[in-house]
Amino acid sequence: MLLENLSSILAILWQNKLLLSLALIVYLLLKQTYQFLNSPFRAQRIPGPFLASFTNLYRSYRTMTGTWHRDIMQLHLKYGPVVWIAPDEVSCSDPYLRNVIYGFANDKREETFFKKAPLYETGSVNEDFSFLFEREPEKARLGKRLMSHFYSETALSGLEKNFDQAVDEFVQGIEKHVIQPGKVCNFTHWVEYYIWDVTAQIACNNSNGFCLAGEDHFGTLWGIKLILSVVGWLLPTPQALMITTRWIRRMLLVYWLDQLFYTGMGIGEKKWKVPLEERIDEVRTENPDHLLAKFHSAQASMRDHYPLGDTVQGTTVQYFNLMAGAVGVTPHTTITAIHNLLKDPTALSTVRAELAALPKAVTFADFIHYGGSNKIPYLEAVINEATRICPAVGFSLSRTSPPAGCQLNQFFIPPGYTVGMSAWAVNYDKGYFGADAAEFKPERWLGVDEHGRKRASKMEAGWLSFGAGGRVCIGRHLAMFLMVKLVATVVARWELEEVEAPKERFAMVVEMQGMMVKIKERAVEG
Ligand code: HEM
Repeated sequence: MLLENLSSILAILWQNKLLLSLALIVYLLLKQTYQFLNSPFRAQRIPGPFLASFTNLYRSYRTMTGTWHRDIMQLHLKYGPVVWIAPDEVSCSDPYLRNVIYGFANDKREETFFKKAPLYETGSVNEDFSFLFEREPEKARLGKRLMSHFYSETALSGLEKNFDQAVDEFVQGIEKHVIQPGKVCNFTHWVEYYIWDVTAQIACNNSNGFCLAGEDHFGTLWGIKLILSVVGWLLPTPQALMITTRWIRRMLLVYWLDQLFYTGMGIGEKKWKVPLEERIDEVRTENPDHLLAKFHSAQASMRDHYPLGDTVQGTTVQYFNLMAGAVGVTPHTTITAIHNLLKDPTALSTVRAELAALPKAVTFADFIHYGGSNKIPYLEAVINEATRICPAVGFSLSRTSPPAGCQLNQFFIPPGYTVGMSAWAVNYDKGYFGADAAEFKPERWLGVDEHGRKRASKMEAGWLSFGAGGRVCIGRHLAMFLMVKLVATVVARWELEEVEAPKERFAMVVEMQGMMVKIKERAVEG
Protein backbone atom coordinates (compact mmCIF):
# COMPACT_ATOMS: atom_id res chain seq x y z
CA MET A 1 0.00 0.00 0.00
CA LEU A 2 2.74 2.42 1.08
CA LEU A 3 4.84 1.47 -1.94
CA GLU A 4 1.86 1.93 -4.28
CA ASN A 5 1.24 5.43 -2.87
CA LEU A 6 4.89 6.33 -3.13
CA SER A 7 5.18 5.16 -6.73
CA SER A 8 2.04 7.07 -7.77
CA ILE A 9 3.43 10.24 -6.12
CA LEU A 10 6.70 9.73 -8.01
CA ALA A 11 4.80 9.13 -11.27
CA ILE A 12 2.86 12.39 -10.82
CA LEU A 13 6.05 14.28 -10.05
CA TRP A 14 7.81 12.85 -13.09
CA GLN A 15 4.93 13.91 -15.37
CA ASN A 16 5.00 17.40 -13.95
CA LYS A 17 8.56 18.70 -14.13
CA LEU A 18 7.70 21.95 -12.34
CA LEU A 19 6.30 20.02 -9.42
CA LEU A 20 9.42 17.83 -9.43
CA SER A 21 11.68 20.87 -9.21
CA LEU A 22 9.59 22.34 -6.42
CA ALA A 23 9.68 19.04 -4.52
CA LEU A 24 13.46 18.96 -4.87
CA ILE A 25 13.80 22.51 -3.58
CA VAL A 26 11.48 21.76 -0.62
CA TYR A 27 13.49 18.60 0.15
CA LEU A 28 16.79 20.52 0.11
CA LEU A 29 15.38 23.31 2.25
CA LEU A 30 14.03 20.83 4.80
CA LYS A 31 17.37 19.00 4.87
CA GLN A 32 19.34 22.21 5.34
CA THR A 33 16.91 23.42 8.01
CA TYR A 34 17.21 20.13 9.89
CA GLN A 35 21.00 20.28 9.68
CA PHE A 36 21.02 23.91 10.80
CA LEU A 37 18.66 23.36 13.75
CA ASN A 38 20.66 20.37 14.98
CA SER A 39 24.10 21.86 14.44
CA PRO A 40 26.44 21.83 17.44
CA PHE A 41 27.74 25.18 16.14
CA ARG A 42 24.28 26.69 16.56
CA ALA A 43 23.92 25.18 20.02
CA GLN A 44 27.17 26.90 21.05
CA ARG A 45 26.29 30.15 19.26
CA ILE A 46 29.41 30.15 17.11
CA PRO A 47 29.12 33.47 15.26
CA GLY A 48 28.93 33.86 11.49
CA PRO A 49 26.65 35.08 8.69
CA PHE A 50 23.30 33.26 8.74
CA LEU A 51 23.47 32.28 5.06
CA ALA A 52 26.90 30.67 5.53
CA SER A 53 25.66 28.58 8.43
CA PHE A 54 22.66 27.46 6.38
CA THR A 55 24.11 26.64 2.95
CA ASN A 56 27.43 25.97 1.20
CA LEU A 57 26.23 28.22 -1.61
CA TYR A 58 27.33 31.26 0.39
CA ARG A 59 31.01 30.31 0.20
CA SER A 60 30.72 28.87 -3.33
CA TYR A 61 29.28 32.16 -4.57
CA ARG A 62 32.06 34.20 -2.92
CA THR A 63 34.65 31.83 -4.39
CA MET A 64 33.22 32.29 -7.89
CA THR A 65 33.39 36.08 -7.54
CA GLY A 66 37.16 35.78 -6.83
CA THR A 67 37.10 37.59 -3.49
CA TRP A 68 36.84 34.82 -0.87
CA HIS A 69 40.34 35.42 0.54
CA ARG A 70 39.41 39.02 1.46
CA ASP A 71 35.85 38.09 2.48
CA ILE A 72 37.11 35.63 5.06
CA MET A 73 39.38 38.32 6.57
CA GLN A 74 36.35 40.60 6.89
CA LEU A 75 34.31 37.82 8.49
CA HIS A 76 36.97 37.36 11.16
CA LEU A 77 37.20 41.11 11.77
CA LYS A 78 33.44 41.20 12.25
CA TYR A 79 32.80 37.95 14.14
CA GLY A 80 36.07 37.15 15.94
CA PRO A 81 38.69 34.38 15.76
CA VAL A 82 36.25 31.46 15.31
CA VAL A 83 33.58 31.89 12.59
CA TRP A 84 30.90 29.54 11.25
CA ILE A 85 31.56 29.71 7.47
CA ALA A 86 29.67 26.71 6.02
CA PRO A 87 27.03 24.33 7.44
CA ASP A 88 29.65 21.89 8.77
CA GLU A 89 32.77 24.09 8.86
CA VAL A 90 34.29 26.71 11.12
CA SER A 91 37.20 28.95 10.28
CA CYS A 92 39.79 29.99 12.82
CA SER A 93 42.16 32.98 12.53
CA ASP A 94 44.09 32.87 15.81
CA PRO A 95 47.79 32.10 15.05
CA TYR A 96 48.14 30.60 18.53
CA LEU A 97 45.69 27.84 17.51
CA ARG A 98 47.74 26.91 14.44
CA ASN A 99 49.55 24.06 16.15
CA VAL A 100 46.32 22.62 17.54
CA ILE A 101 44.96 22.02 14.05
CA TYR A 102 48.13 21.40 12.02
CA GLY A 103 50.23 19.09 14.20
CA PHE A 104 52.23 16.04 13.17
CA ALA A 105 50.72 12.57 12.76
CA ASN A 106 52.15 9.54 14.50
CA ASP A 107 50.84 6.19 15.69
CA LYS A 108 49.96 7.53 19.13
CA ARG A 109 48.15 10.58 17.88
CA GLU A 110 45.27 9.00 15.98
CA GLU A 111 42.71 10.29 18.50
CA THR A 112 43.83 13.88 18.17
CA PHE A 113 45.27 14.16 14.66
CA PHE A 114 43.40 16.33 12.13
CA LYS A 115 43.27 14.65 8.70
CA LYS A 116 42.86 16.69 5.53
CA ALA A 117 39.11 17.25 5.01
CA PRO A 118 37.19 15.18 2.42
CA LEU A 119 37.02 18.17 0.07
CA TYR A 120 40.70 17.57 -0.85
CA GLU A 121 39.52 14.43 -2.63
CA THR A 122 38.05 16.79 -5.27
CA GLY A 123 41.55 17.23 -6.72
CA SER A 124 42.23 13.48 -6.98
CA VAL A 125 42.02 12.20 -10.55
CA ASN A 126 43.56 8.73 -10.34
CA GLU A 127 44.63 5.98 -7.94
CA ASP A 128 48.16 7.23 -7.32
CA PHE A 129 49.73 9.15 -4.48
CA SER A 130 49.37 12.92 -4.66
CA PHE A 131 51.01 15.08 -1.98
CA LEU A 132 48.38 17.76 -2.36
CA PHE A 133 45.27 15.62 -2.26
CA GLU A 134 46.13 12.51 -0.20
CA ARG A 135 44.07 12.47 3.00
CA GLU A 136 45.44 9.44 4.86
CA PRO A 137 48.25 10.47 7.26
CA GLU A 138 50.09 7.16 6.98
CA LYS A 139 50.24 7.35 3.18
CA ALA A 140 51.22 11.02 3.29
CA ARG A 141 54.07 10.14 5.66
CA LEU A 142 55.28 7.47 3.25
CA GLY A 143 55.21 9.93 0.34
CA LYS A 144 57.12 12.53 2.36
CA ARG A 145 59.73 9.97 3.45
CA LEU A 146 60.31 8.81 -0.13
CA MET A 147 60.02 12.02 -2.08
CA SER A 148 60.12 15.29 -0.14
CA HIS A 149 63.94 15.23 0.04
CA PHE A 150 63.99 15.81 -3.74
CA TYR A 151 63.08 19.37 -2.77
CA SER A 152 65.64 19.93 -0.02
CA GLU A 153 68.04 22.88 -0.33
CA THR A 154 70.94 20.48 -0.86
CA ALA A 155 69.22 18.46 -3.59
CA LEU A 156 68.03 21.57 -5.41
CA SER A 157 71.47 23.19 -5.16
CA GLY A 158 72.74 20.31 -7.28
CA LEU A 159 70.48 21.58 -10.08
CA GLU A 160 71.62 25.21 -9.88
CA LYS A 161 72.93 25.24 -13.44
CA ASN A 162 69.39 24.50 -14.63
CA PHE A 163 68.02 27.47 -12.66
CA ASP A 164 70.78 29.66 -14.13
CA GLN A 165 70.01 28.52 -17.66
CA ALA A 166 66.37 29.57 -17.18
CA VAL A 167 67.46 32.94 -15.72
CA ASP A 168 69.71 33.50 -18.79
CA GLU A 169 66.82 32.74 -21.10
CA PHE A 170 64.56 35.09 -19.11
CA VAL A 171 67.12 37.90 -19.53
CA GLN A 172 67.50 37.17 -23.25
CA GLY A 173 63.73 37.07 -23.67
CA ILE A 174 63.15 40.40 -21.91
CA GLU A 175 65.97 42.04 -23.87
CA LYS A 176 64.65 40.74 -27.18
CA HIS A 177 60.91 41.19 -26.74
CA VAL A 178 60.39 43.86 -24.10
CA ILE A 179 63.17 46.43 -23.82
CA GLN A 180 62.01 48.84 -26.49
CA PRO A 181 61.10 52.51 -26.03
CA GLY A 182 57.54 52.87 -24.71
CA LYS A 183 56.79 49.14 -24.76
CA VAL A 184 54.50 47.89 -21.98
CA CYS A 185 54.54 44.20 -21.07
CA ASN A 186 52.44 41.93 -18.88
CA PHE A 187 55.10 41.10 -16.30
CA THR A 188 52.92 38.50 -14.57
CA HIS A 189 53.12 36.48 -17.80
CA TRP A 190 56.89 36.86 -17.98
CA VAL A 191 57.33 35.56 -14.43
CA GLU A 192 55.12 32.62 -15.35
CA TYR A 193 57.25 31.90 -18.44
CA TYR A 194 60.40 31.93 -16.31
CA ILE A 195 58.97 29.61 -13.66
CA TRP A 196 57.63 27.24 -16.26
CA ASP A 197 61.07 27.16 -17.96
CA VAL A 198 62.77 26.40 -14.62
CA THR A 199 60.28 23.63 -13.90
CA ALA A 200 61.02 21.91 -17.20
CA GLN A 201 64.74 22.45 -16.59
CA ILE A 202 64.85 20.82 -13.15
CA ALA A 203 62.41 18.03 -13.97
CA CYS A 204 63.64 17.10 -17.45
CA ASN A 205 66.84 19.07 -18.09
CA ASN A 206 64.87 20.56 -20.93
CA SER A 207 64.77 24.12 -22.14
CA ASN A 208 61.12 24.78 -22.88
CA GLY A 209 61.83 28.13 -24.47
CA PHE A 210 58.82 30.10 -23.20
CA CYS A 211 61.07 33.02 -22.26
CA LEU A 212 63.06 32.87 -25.49
CA ALA A 213 59.86 32.88 -27.52
CA GLY A 214 58.17 35.40 -25.21
CA GLU A 215 54.97 33.36 -25.22
CA ASP A 216 53.04 30.50 -23.70
CA HIS A 217 53.36 27.55 -26.10
CA PHE A 218 50.21 25.49 -26.70
CA GLY A 219 48.19 27.26 -23.97
CA THR A 220 50.13 25.34 -21.31
CA LEU A 221 50.11 28.01 -18.62
CA TRP A 222 46.48 28.70 -19.33
CA GLY A 223 45.87 24.94 -18.83
CA ILE A 224 47.46 24.96 -15.37
CA LYS A 225 45.35 27.95 -14.34
CA LEU A 226 42.24 26.32 -15.74
CA ILE A 227 42.84 23.12 -13.76
CA LEU A 228 43.55 25.00 -10.52
CA SER A 229 40.53 27.27 -11.00
CA VAL A 230 38.16 24.39 -11.68
CA VAL A 231 39.43 22.47 -8.63
CA GLY A 232 39.28 25.71 -6.59
CA TRP A 233 35.66 26.35 -7.55
CA LEU A 234 34.66 22.78 -6.80
CA LEU A 235 36.51 22.47 -3.44
CA PRO A 236 33.90 24.34 -1.37
CA THR A 237 31.04 22.53 -3.10
CA PRO A 238 30.55 19.08 -1.50
CA GLN A 239 28.06 18.15 -4.25
CA ALA A 240 31.03 17.99 -6.67
CA LEU A 241 32.21 14.86 -4.90
CA MET A 242 28.73 13.37 -4.89
CA ILE A 243 28.28 13.62 -8.65
CA THR A 244 31.81 12.91 -9.91
CA THR A 245 34.32 10.10 -9.54
CA ARG A 246 38.08 10.30 -9.98
CA TRP A 247 37.65 8.90 -13.48
CA ILE A 248 35.08 11.56 -14.46
CA ARG A 249 37.28 14.34 -13.09
CA ARG A 250 40.26 12.97 -14.97
CA MET A 251 38.29 12.74 -18.22
CA LEU A 252 37.21 16.37 -17.83
CA LEU A 253 40.81 17.53 -17.46
CA VAL A 254 42.73 14.92 -19.42
CA TYR A 255 43.41 17.09 -22.47
CA TRP A 256 45.02 19.82 -20.36
CA LEU A 257 46.88 17.39 -18.13
CA ASP A 258 48.47 15.61 -21.10
CA GLN A 259 49.28 18.95 -22.68
CA LEU A 260 51.23 19.92 -19.55
CA PHE A 261 53.20 16.70 -19.35
CA TYR A 262 54.12 16.62 -23.03
CA THR A 263 55.11 20.27 -23.14
CA GLY A 264 57.14 19.88 -19.93
CA MET A 265 58.94 16.92 -21.49
CA GLY A 266 59.76 18.97 -24.54
CA ILE A 267 57.63 17.57 -27.33
CA GLY A 268 54.72 20.01 -27.33
CA GLU A 269 52.66 19.80 -30.49
CA LYS A 270 53.94 16.36 -31.57
CA LYS A 271 52.37 14.98 -28.43
CA TRP A 272 49.73 12.62 -29.77
CA LYS A 273 52.35 10.72 -31.81
CA VAL A 274 54.51 9.64 -28.86
CA PRO A 275 53.16 7.42 -26.05
CA LEU A 276 53.63 9.13 -22.67
CA GLU A 277 55.38 6.07 -21.24
CA GLU A 278 58.01 6.11 -24.00
CA ARG A 279 58.71 9.79 -23.57
CA ILE A 280 59.10 9.45 -19.77
CA ASP A 281 61.55 6.59 -20.33
CA GLU A 282 63.61 8.64 -22.79
CA VAL A 283 63.76 11.72 -20.56
CA ARG A 284 64.55 9.89 -17.32
CA THR A 285 67.18 7.63 -18.86
CA GLU A 286 69.01 10.60 -20.37
CA ASN A 287 68.74 12.71 -17.17
CA PRO A 288 68.95 10.46 -14.11
CA ASP A 289 69.74 13.38 -11.73
CA HIS A 290 66.65 15.36 -12.58
CA LEU A 291 63.29 15.28 -10.88
CA LEU A 292 61.32 13.26 -13.42
CA ALA A 293 63.76 10.35 -13.05
CA LYS A 294 63.47 10.59 -9.25
CA PHE A 295 59.65 10.66 -9.37
CA HIS A 296 59.76 7.57 -11.56
CA SER A 297 62.16 5.58 -9.41
CA ALA A 298 60.14 6.29 -6.24
CA GLN A 299 57.08 4.64 -7.78
CA ALA A 300 58.09 1.05 -7.07
CA SER A 301 58.17 1.79 -3.33
CA MET A 302 54.70 3.34 -3.46
CA ARG A 303 53.08 0.31 -5.08
CA ASP A 304 52.48 -1.64 -1.81
CA HIS A 305 50.24 1.20 -0.64
CA TYR A 306 48.79 2.05 -4.03
CA PRO A 307 48.25 -1.31 -5.72
CA LEU A 308 45.68 0.23 -8.12
CA GLY A 309 48.05 2.94 -9.33
CA ASP A 310 50.72 2.61 -11.98
CA THR A 311 54.21 3.91 -12.63
CA VAL A 312 53.43 6.28 -15.51
CA GLN A 313 50.40 7.84 -13.82
CA GLY A 314 52.26 8.00 -10.48
CA THR A 315 55.17 9.80 -12.13
CA THR A 316 52.90 12.32 -13.83
CA VAL A 317 51.04 13.01 -10.56
CA GLN A 318 54.34 14.03 -8.95
CA TYR A 319 55.12 16.17 -11.97
CA PHE A 320 51.70 17.78 -11.67
CA ASN A 321 52.30 18.55 -7.96
CA LEU A 322 55.54 20.27 -8.98
CA MET A 323 53.85 22.26 -11.75
CA ALA A 324 50.91 23.28 -9.57
CA GLY A 325 53.15 24.52 -6.74
CA ALA A 326 55.77 26.14 -8.92
CA VAL A 327 53.91 27.51 -11.92
CA GLY A 328 50.46 27.76 -10.33
CA VAL A 329 51.47 29.45 -7.08
CA THR A 330 54.97 30.93 -7.00
CA PRO A 331 54.63 33.59 -9.78
CA HIS A 332 52.05 35.44 -7.73
CA THR A 333 54.28 35.75 -4.66
CA THR A 334 57.13 36.85 -6.92
CA ILE A 335 54.94 39.55 -8.44
CA THR A 336 53.92 40.72 -4.94
CA ALA A 337 57.58 41.03 -3.95
CA ILE A 338 58.51 43.07 -7.06
CA HIS A 339 55.36 45.22 -6.89
CA ASN A 340 56.09 46.13 -3.25
CA LEU A 341 59.76 46.84 -3.95
CA LEU A 342 58.74 49.27 -6.70
CA LYS A 343 56.48 51.07 -4.22
CA ASP A 344 59.22 51.28 -1.58
CA PRO A 345 62.40 52.98 -2.91
CA THR A 346 64.26 52.51 0.40
CA ALA A 347 63.67 48.76 0.40
CA LEU A 348 64.65 48.61 -3.29
CA SER A 349 67.96 50.39 -2.74
CA THR A 350 68.71 48.20 0.30
CA VAL A 351 68.26 45.08 -1.84
CA ARG A 352 70.39 46.58 -4.59
CA ALA A 353 73.18 47.46 -2.15
CA GLU A 354 73.12 43.91 -0.78
CA LEU A 355 73.40 42.45 -4.28
CA ALA A 356 76.13 44.88 -5.32
CA ALA A 357 78.26 43.62 -2.41
CA LEU A 358 78.27 40.07 -3.82
CA PRO A 359 81.27 39.19 -6.02
CA LYS A 360 78.97 37.89 -8.79
CA ALA A 361 75.32 37.05 -9.47
CA VAL A 362 73.54 35.52 -6.49
CA THR A 363 74.11 31.79 -5.91
CA PHE A 364 72.19 29.41 -3.65
CA ALA A 365 75.23 29.23 -1.37
CA ASP A 366 74.75 32.96 -0.72
CA PHE A 367 71.59 32.39 1.18
CA ILE A 368 70.90 28.78 2.16
CA HIS A 369 70.64 28.37 5.90
CA TYR A 370 71.78 24.79 6.21
CA GLY A 371 75.58 24.87 6.23
CA GLY A 372 75.59 28.22 4.47
CA SER A 373 75.92 31.81 5.51
CA ASN A 374 73.17 34.13 4.42
CA LYS A 375 74.60 37.09 2.52
CA ILE A 376 71.28 38.52 1.36
CA PRO A 377 69.15 38.75 4.53
CA TYR A 378 67.23 41.80 3.34
CA LEU A 379 66.23 40.25 0.01
CA GLU A 380 65.14 37.13 1.89
CA ALA A 381 63.09 39.31 4.27
CA VAL A 382 61.44 41.05 1.28
CA ILE A 383 60.40 37.69 -0.18
CA ASN A 384 59.18 36.38 3.17
CA GLU A 385 57.16 39.53 3.73
CA ALA A 386 55.61 39.25 0.24
CA THR A 387 54.72 35.63 1.04
CA ARG A 388 53.12 36.73 4.32
CA ILE A 389 51.18 39.70 3.03
CA CYS A 390 49.82 37.98 -0.07
CA PRO A 391 49.64 34.24 0.67
CA ALA A 392 49.17 32.74 -2.76
CA VAL A 393 47.42 29.62 -1.42
CA GLY A 394 44.20 31.41 -0.60
CA PHE A 395 41.77 28.65 0.34
CA SER A 396 41.20 27.49 3.92
CA LEU A 397 43.45 24.56 4.79
CA SER A 398 40.49 22.46 5.91
CA ARG A 399 40.89 19.53 8.26
CA THR A 400 38.49 17.06 9.87
CA SER A 401 38.01 17.38 13.61
CA PRO A 402 39.62 14.21 15.08
CA PRO A 403 37.92 11.32 16.93
CA ALA A 404 38.43 13.14 20.26
CA GLY A 405 36.94 16.38 18.87
CA CYS A 406 38.77 19.64 19.54
CA GLN A 407 38.59 22.78 21.61
CA LEU A 408 38.94 26.07 19.73
CA ASN A 409 38.92 28.80 22.39
CA GLN A 410 35.54 28.51 24.17
CA PHE A 411 34.02 26.26 21.49
CA PHE A 412 34.11 22.46 21.33
CA ILE A 413 34.08 21.06 17.78
CA PRO A 414 32.75 17.49 17.76
CA PRO A 415 34.51 14.78 15.70
CA GLY A 416 33.92 14.71 11.95
CA TYR A 417 33.20 18.43 11.48
CA THR A 418 35.51 20.56 9.37
CA VAL A 419 37.85 23.18 10.82
CA GLY A 420 40.30 25.27 8.89
CA MET A 421 42.43 28.36 8.78
CA SER A 422 42.97 30.77 5.92
CA ALA A 423 46.48 32.22 5.67
CA TRP A 424 44.90 35.56 4.73
CA ALA A 425 43.03 35.74 8.04
CA VAL A 426 45.93 34.36 10.11
CA ASN A 427 48.77 36.42 8.59
CA TYR A 428 46.99 39.74 9.19
CA ASP A 429 46.29 39.03 12.88
CA LYS A 430 47.25 42.26 14.70
CA GLY A 431 47.53 40.53 18.08
CA TYR A 432 50.34 38.32 16.74
CA PHE A 433 52.01 40.31 13.95
CA GLY A 434 51.52 43.79 15.42
CA ALA A 435 49.30 46.79 14.75
CA ASP A 436 51.06 47.26 11.38
CA ALA A 437 50.25 43.68 10.27
CA ALA A 438 48.62 44.92 7.04
CA GLU A 439 51.74 46.84 5.97
CA PHE A 440 54.61 45.54 3.84
CA LYS A 441 57.58 45.75 6.22
CA PRO A 442 60.51 43.42 5.51
CA GLU A 443 62.20 44.63 8.73
CA ARG A 444 59.80 42.55 10.84
CA TRP A 445 61.79 39.48 9.69
CA LEU A 446 65.19 40.84 10.70
CA GLY A 447 67.17 40.90 13.94
CA VAL A 448 65.92 39.96 17.38
CA ASP A 449 63.01 41.19 19.52
CA GLU A 450 63.13 42.64 23.05
CA HIS A 451 63.37 39.09 24.49
CA GLY A 452 66.38 38.24 22.34
CA ARG A 453 64.32 35.91 20.14
CA LYS A 454 64.93 35.95 16.38
CA ARG A 455 62.04 37.88 14.80
CA ALA A 456 62.01 35.49 11.82
CA SER A 457 61.38 32.53 14.17
CA LYS A 458 58.34 34.25 15.67
CA MET A 459 56.98 35.10 12.21
CA GLU A 460 57.39 31.51 11.02
CA ALA A 461 55.73 30.10 14.13
CA GLY A 462 52.58 32.13 13.47
CA TRP A 463 52.09 32.55 9.74
CA LEU A 464 50.35 30.04 7.53
CA SER A 465 51.59 30.91 4.03
CA PHE A 466 53.24 27.50 3.55
CA GLY A 467 50.79 25.58 5.77
CA ALA A 468 52.09 23.95 8.96
CA GLY A 469 52.87 20.65 10.66
CA GLY A 470 52.97 17.31 8.88
CA ARG A 471 51.43 18.67 5.67
CA VAL A 472 53.56 21.78 5.38
CA CYS A 473 54.54 22.75 1.81
CA ILE A 474 57.26 20.49 0.45
CA GLY A 475 58.21 23.06 -2.19
CA ARG A 476 59.03 26.03 0.05
CA HIS A 477 62.80 25.84 -0.60
CA LEU A 478 62.16 25.53 -4.30
CA ALA A 479 59.82 28.54 -4.12
CA MET A 480 62.53 30.56 -2.35
CA PHE A 481 65.18 29.50 -4.88
CA LEU A 482 62.92 30.45 -7.79
CA MET A 483 62.08 33.82 -6.30
CA VAL A 484 65.57 34.80 -5.09
CA LYS A 485 67.16 34.17 -8.49
CA LEU A 486 64.49 36.09 -10.36
CA VAL A 487 63.99 39.06 -8.04
CA ALA A 488 67.76 39.51 -7.70
CA THR A 489 68.20 39.49 -11.50
CA VAL A 490 65.34 41.89 -12.16
CA VAL A 491 66.28 44.53 -9.58
CA ALA A 492 70.01 44.38 -10.29
CA ARG A 493 69.71 44.72 -14.08
CA TRP A 494 66.68 46.82 -14.87
CA GLU A 495 64.48 49.76 -13.93
CA LEU A 496 60.82 48.82 -13.95
CA GLU A 497 58.05 51.40 -14.23
CA GLU A 498 54.70 50.03 -13.11
CA VAL A 499 52.03 51.16 -15.55
CA GLU A 500 49.24 49.09 -13.99
CA ALA A 501 49.30 47.43 -10.58
CA PRO A 502 48.56 43.68 -10.40
CA LYS A 503 44.97 42.71 -9.65
CA GLU A 504 44.14 40.02 -7.07
CA ARG A 505 41.81 37.21 -8.08
CA PHE A 506 40.97 34.22 -5.90
CA ALA A 507 40.32 30.81 -7.44
CA MET A 508 42.32 28.26 -5.49
CA VAL A 509 45.40 30.36 -5.76
CA VAL A 510 45.27 34.12 -5.27
CA GLU A 511 46.60 35.28 -8.60
CA MET A 512 48.26 38.67 -9.09
CA GLN A 513 47.08 39.20 -12.62
CA GLY A 514 48.27 41.66 -15.22
CA MET A 515 51.09 43.65 -13.64
CA MET A 516 51.91 45.92 -16.58
CA VAL A 517 55.39 47.43 -16.69
CA LYS A 518 57.88 49.25 -18.88
CA ILE A 519 61.45 47.99 -18.54
CA LYS A 520 64.75 49.70 -19.31
CA GLU A 521 68.41 48.92 -18.62
CA ARG A 522 69.63 50.26 -15.29
CA ALA A 523 72.49 52.75 -15.16
CA VAL A 524 74.80 51.39 -12.45
CA GLU A 525 77.24 53.83 -10.85
CA GLY A 526 80.95 53.10 -10.95
C1 HEM B 1 55.29 30.79 -2.84
C2 HEM B 1 55.04 29.58 -3.23
C3 HEM B 1 54.24 28.57 -2.48
C4 HEM B 1 53.29 28.72 -1.51
C5 HEM B 1 52.76 30.02 -0.93
C6 HEM B 1 52.84 27.40 -1.13
C7 HEM B 1 51.89 27.15 -0.16
C8 HEM B 1 51.51 25.90 0.26
C9 HEM B 1 50.57 25.63 1.33
C10 HEM B 1 49.83 26.67 2.12
C11 HEM B 1 50.47 24.29 1.46
C12 HEM B 1 49.61 23.53 2.48
C13 HEM B 1 48.37 22.98 1.85
C14 HEM B 1 47.49 22.29 2.85
O1 HEM B 1 47.81 22.17 4.03
O2 HEM B 1 46.45 21.85 2.43
C15 HEM B 1 51.31 23.71 0.46
C16 HEM B 1 51.44 22.36 0.26
C17 HEM B 1 52.14 21.83 -0.78
N1 HEM B 1 52.95 22.51 -1.66
FE1 HEM B 1 53.32 24.47 -1.69
N2 HEM B 1 53.50 26.48 -1.88
C18 HEM B 1 54.37 27.15 -2.71
C19 HEM B 1 55.25 26.59 -3.60
C20 HEM B 1 55.32 25.26 -3.88
C21 HEM B 1 56.21 24.67 -4.85
C22 HEM B 1 57.24 25.41 -5.69
C23 HEM B 1 55.93 23.35 -4.87
C24 HEM B 1 56.64 22.37 -5.75
C25 HEM B 1 56.98 21.21 -5.41
C26 HEM B 1 54.89 23.08 -3.88
C27 HEM B 1 54.32 21.86 -3.60
C28 HEM B 1 53.45 21.61 -2.56
C29 HEM B 1 52.93 20.29 -2.25
C30 HEM B 1 53.22 19.03 -3.02
C31 HEM B 1 52.12 20.43 -1.12
C32 HEM B 1 51.34 19.34 -0.38
C33 HEM B 1 52.13 18.84 0.82
C34 HEM B 1 51.32 17.88 1.67
O3 HEM B 1 50.12 18.00 1.75
O4 HEM B 1 51.92 17.00 2.27
N3 HEM B 1 54.55 24.26 -3.30
N4 HEM B 1 51.95 24.70 -0.25
